[in-house]
Amino acid sequence: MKTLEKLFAEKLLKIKAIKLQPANPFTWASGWKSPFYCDNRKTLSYPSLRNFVKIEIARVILERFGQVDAIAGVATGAIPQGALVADLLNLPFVYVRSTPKEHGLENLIEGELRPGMRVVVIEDLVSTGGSSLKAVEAIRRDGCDVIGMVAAFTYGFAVADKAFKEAKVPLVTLTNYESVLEVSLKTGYIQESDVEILDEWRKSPADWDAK
Ligand SMILES: O=P(O)(O)OC[C@H]1O[C@H](OP(=O)(O)OP(=O)(O)O)[C@H](O)[C@@H]1O
Ligand SMILES: O=C(O)c1cc(=O)[nH]c(=O)[nH]1
Repeated sequence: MKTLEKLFAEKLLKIKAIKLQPANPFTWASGWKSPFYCDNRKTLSYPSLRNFVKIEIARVILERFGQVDAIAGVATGAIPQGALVADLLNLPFVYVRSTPKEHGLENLIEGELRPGMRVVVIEDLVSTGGSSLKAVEAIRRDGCDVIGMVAAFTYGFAVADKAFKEAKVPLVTLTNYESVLEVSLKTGYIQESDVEILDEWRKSPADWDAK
């Protein structure tokens, strides 16, 4: 039987959510340059895939986190998926902006949390983990207990693993870079020559730039 990681990797490849562009690198939220990009947002445009992601995230939450009082989505990527999951589980939903809104109520967290709530954070993708853990800090500042995070995809970088460990946030993901790479190669989505470039990038992702 296929693992969830491989199955979801296949689905991401099928909708071309994975992009490889070594000659024209992507700039990430962290400022890092990368030949690789995963656009999870595209899953929202495919109802059966959107449903798959929703059900799998909800299943992880039920299996791993016991009592949960609220779901939080990290803006903007995880707002829609987080709201779908919260709806399925019939739980309150909030989302956390990257910076406070500059007008109106100037909120960082939109929606309502009450101190003591046990919150699971939903993220679409983890690279350095910076965006995700900033959201965790904001929720903790509101007096809530962040009991874990579920993300659709992680690169599995050491810097992120360390940051999640230090922040004491258990992270569960539906798939990851290794699985996507393996399935990409097996299905001919990428070639061996691409893997050489990607391996070079993975050695030092914070400093990599197209040669
Ligand atoms: O782990 P990190 O290094 O913080 O990077 C991952 C973050 O980057 C992306 O968000 P982005 O800010 O690009 O935009 P979006 O969510 O608004 O699409 C993604 O959705 C994560 O939140
Ligand atoms: O780090 C990021 O900004 C990032 C990487 C990636 O592959 N996909 C994405 O949406 N954001």
